[in-house]
Formats: sequence, structure tokens, C-alpha cells
Amino acid sequence: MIKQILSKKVFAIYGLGNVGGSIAAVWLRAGAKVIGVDISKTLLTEIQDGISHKKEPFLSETFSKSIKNKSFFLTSDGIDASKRSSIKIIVVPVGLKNKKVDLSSVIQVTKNIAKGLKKGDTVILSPSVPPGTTEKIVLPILEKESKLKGEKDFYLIYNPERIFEGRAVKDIEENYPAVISGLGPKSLKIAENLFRIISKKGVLKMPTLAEAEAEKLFEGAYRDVNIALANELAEYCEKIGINFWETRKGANSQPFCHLHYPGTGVGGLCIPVYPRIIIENASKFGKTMSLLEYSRRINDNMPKKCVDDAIKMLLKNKIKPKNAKVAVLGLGFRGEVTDTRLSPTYDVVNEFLKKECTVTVHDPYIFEDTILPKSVPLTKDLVTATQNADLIFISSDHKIYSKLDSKSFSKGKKSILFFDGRNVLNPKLFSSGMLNTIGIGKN
Ligand SMILES: NC(=O)C1=CN([C@@H]2O[C@H](COP(=O)(O)OP(=O)(O)OC[C@H]3O[C@@H](n4cnc5c(N)ncnc54)[C@H](O)[C@@H]3O)[C@@H](O)[C@H]2O)C=CC1
Ligand SMILES: CC(=O)N[C@@H]1[C@@H](OP(=O)(O)OP(=O)(O)OC[C@H]2O[C@@H](n3ccc(=O)[nH]c3=O)[C@H](O)[C@@H]2O)O[C@H](C(=O)O)[C@@H](O)[C@@H]1O
Repeated sequence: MIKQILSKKVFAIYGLGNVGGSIAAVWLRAGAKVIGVDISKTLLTEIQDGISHKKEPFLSETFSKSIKNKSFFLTSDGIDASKRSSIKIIVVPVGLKNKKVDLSSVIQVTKNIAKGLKKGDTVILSPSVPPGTTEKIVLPILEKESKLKGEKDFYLIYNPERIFEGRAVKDIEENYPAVISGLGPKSLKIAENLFRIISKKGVLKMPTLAEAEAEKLFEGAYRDVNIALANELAEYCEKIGINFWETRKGANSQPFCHLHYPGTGVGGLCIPVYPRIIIENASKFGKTMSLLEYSRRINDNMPKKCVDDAIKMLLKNKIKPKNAKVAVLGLGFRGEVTDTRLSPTYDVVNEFLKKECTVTVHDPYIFEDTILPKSVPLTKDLVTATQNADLIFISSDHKIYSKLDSKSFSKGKKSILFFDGRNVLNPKLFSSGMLNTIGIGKN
């Protein structure tokens, strides 16, 4: 039955990145025909050649198989894709430009979709957006361009994607209920029928589009504030000489406490961005979001705080920061991702450069980068990155780093100091005084 429904539907997915690529794979795995739309010709070629999305399980193999059996077509022509599809899913990025929400990609794609919109079509918006975006920005563009009426001639849905990079397909298919909302009851019914096909955890119907848009932002705001709390409590533990990590275990041993992890900063296109989307939107209604603003300030200061602590460690070991060799491990915005957007490591590197240190960056998954200063080499070879280093600074929690010990490094004449900004190292494997970890009390 489901296969029959889907075999008649053609989906067009606009934006084949971490999220859009995963959504395309999920619908292909469910038996739908999919037109993948992206402006990046490089990405389209990589997908065609079966070498894209290497860090996301199931995607590359699903794409190759679907291209072969002619259920997956790739194009950069968003208007034609809209003409040839009945369900259009928008998954292009929504970021910040000078702390203002940037909806330009969403608007551009919506205009393309509108030029091919037909009676009976369904449009689904998925990126995280300010409450009101679907109804007040996307709907008017669709109606004006197509001369069709929402909820009468076509259907409009907001479905916030909640994937965690590295397990995106399973998150959509198994881990999370699909949050859905519609312009009206008909749109909502279509959303329910569609998302029940792919989501084993079922659907969570929100009363309005705006509440669905807001819930996604609230998830991120909750996380950012709790990370800020962990960062502030970790600094408190350092001051009074107790161990945050042990204290956290105790506090989290009851179901109402979920202390997060302190770290070298908060990166990615999501958690640092969602609170700012709320802050900006709230200001239009005369509301100041003091807690969100303060949490952002704490988290944005973490790279500087951690580098300052690492510099103190160098000085305590009679090593002058000027020309000290520092190996920064982890360029991804968090462990096990190749995504460097808003990675705290960029700020960590700049703080070390301000102290005139010599910096090398290591990452096991990222081989090229256009943002790091030219004076800072990027390498995937740990020995190259750390040879003759005075200090090793762990900035992202890639799994590989948790296996390191003091013998993992070239036997230079001097002992190496470690600042573990993600608490991934095993202190038992390091002699005392060599290792400083965030939140570990007096060092
Ligand atoms: N990355 C994540 O973990 C999650 C992200 N999100 C939301 O999803 C949005 C997208 O995130 P990602 O997939 O990570 O972004 P991404 O940058 O990996 O992918 C976006 C894709 O859209 C393409 N694109 C940009 N403008 C386009 C246009 N006008 N027409 C067609 N294609 C266009 C880009 O070339 C890129 O391939 C984010 O802004 C965020 O709001 C939601 C949940 C998780
Ligand atoms: C509420 C929530 O947990 N959202 C998840 C989050 O995933 P994301 O890929 O952004 O990773 P993340 O684990 O939140 O990390 C974001 C940043 O925060 C840092 N981080 C994270 C957790 C923590 O306790 N301490 C900390 O410092 C990470 O190192 C990273 O730099 O954001 C995704 C999103 O919305 O895009 C969302 O789908 C994911 O489920």
C-alpha cells in the first residue's frame, strides 16, 4: 500500500547537505522517486560518483543504488524540479549574517518552487527558522508567484528536522517522532500520512506552524543555556579546587538533573545560532532574552578562557608563549564530524596566535580548510602535528583522541604538556603536572 502511494509521488529535495541529503536517502529507502536539487555542482558530481556524504551512514550507498535504478535524479534547476514533483521539501541552510537571521536561500528556493507549483502539490519547510517564517514569508511567495491558494490549491507543512550528524537516517527513521504542523487541517493530514510512512516513532502534531518552528529553536536554546551552565560551574570548581566531572556524576544521578559538558566552545550551524534567532525575533516584540544572551556570552568566551588557562600552564612550566609550539587537535565543530561551521577551534587558534605561539592544527577527517590563517598548517597526521610540540590542546572530542597517552607522541627531548578541553584523555596515562583538564579544580 505504502509502496503504491509512494511510487506515484515524486519528491523534490532542495538542499542535499547533512540534513537534505539524509531526508533524500530516507524517502529513497521508503521507495519514493526523488529529484535532488542543489546549487553546488561539486556536490552533485560527488553524489553521482558515489563519493559524497562520507561521514553519514547509508547516504552514499542509497544514492548510488537509486541512481542506478532510476529513482534518484540530480539537478541544479529548481524550477524544473518543482514542475516535475508533487512534494517539495526545502532543506537549505538558515544561518546568521552579522547576527541577523539569513533566510536568503529559503526565499530563493521558495521562488523557484512557486514557478513550478501545481494544484494538489505539497511544500514542506524543514530548516530551523524564526516563528512565523512559513506563514508570513514562504506562503505569500508561493501564492503570489503561482496564483494558487494555500490549503485550497496546495498544501504547506513545517517539519523541523532533528538529526544528529553521524546518525541522521536513523534519527529520522527510528529515534525521534516527526514534529509536524500544517497551514490548515488538510495540510496537517497530508503531513501525518506522509511522515507516518518514514517515522517509526510516529508523529507529534503541533497546533500551528509557529509552535512547530519555535519547538525546534527551544531544543537548541535549552542546550546552549545548559552548556553555559556547565561551563560556569566548571570554572567555579576550578576556583574552589574540586572536580566538576565527579560532581556532575553525582548531580546527574537523579532524573531531574542533566548537567551538560563544559568545553572549549559551542559550534555548528545550530546550537550557537538558534538562541540568536530567538533573541533577534524577540527584540521585534520588545522582549529582551537576558538568559539566552548571557549564555551566548559565556559560551563564546570559552575558547579565550581555555587558551588563557593553557598559556598559564606553559608559564608555570617556564615555557614562554612567544614561539611556543602548540598542536591544536580537532577542527570539526564537535567530535566525529567533518563540519567546521562556527567551529570553536578557529577562535582557539586565533587566541594562541595573539600570544605569538606557533600553531599546527590536526583533524583526522578534514584535509583542507580555507578559514585557518595561512601561517597555520592543517594535517591529518598526528605525529607531524605534535612533533616538538610544547603543548597539545584538545579542541574537538574526536574519538581517536581518547586513545592517546603520553607515549603516543614522538619522543622529543622535552616533556609535552596537554590541555584537554573536552575531557577525553585518561589522566592515569599521563604523569602529574603534564595534563590540565577543563573543570578539574586547582591545577
Ligand atoms: N546540520 C545539522 O546537524 C542540522 C541542521 N538543521 C537545519 O538544517 C539546515 C541545513 O543544514 P545542513 O544540511 O547541515 O546544511 P548544509 O550546508 O550541509 O547543506 C545545505 C545544502 O543546501 C545547498 N543550497 C544552498 N542554497 C541553495 C539553493 N538556493 N538551492 C539549492 N540548494 C542550495 C548547499 O549547496 C548545501 O549543499 C540548517 O540551517 C539548520 O537550520 C537541522 C537539524 C540538524
Ligand atoms: C538539542 C540538541 O541536542 N540538538 C542537537 C544539536 O546537534 P549538534 O550537531 O549541533 O551537536 P551538539 O552536540 O549539540 O554540539 C554543538 C556544540 O556544543 C558543544 N557541546 C555540546 C554538548 C555539551 O554538553 N557541551 C558542549 O560544549 C559541542 O562541542 C559543539 O561544539 O543540534 C542539532 C540541530 O538542531 O541541528 C539537533 O538536531 C541535535 O539533536
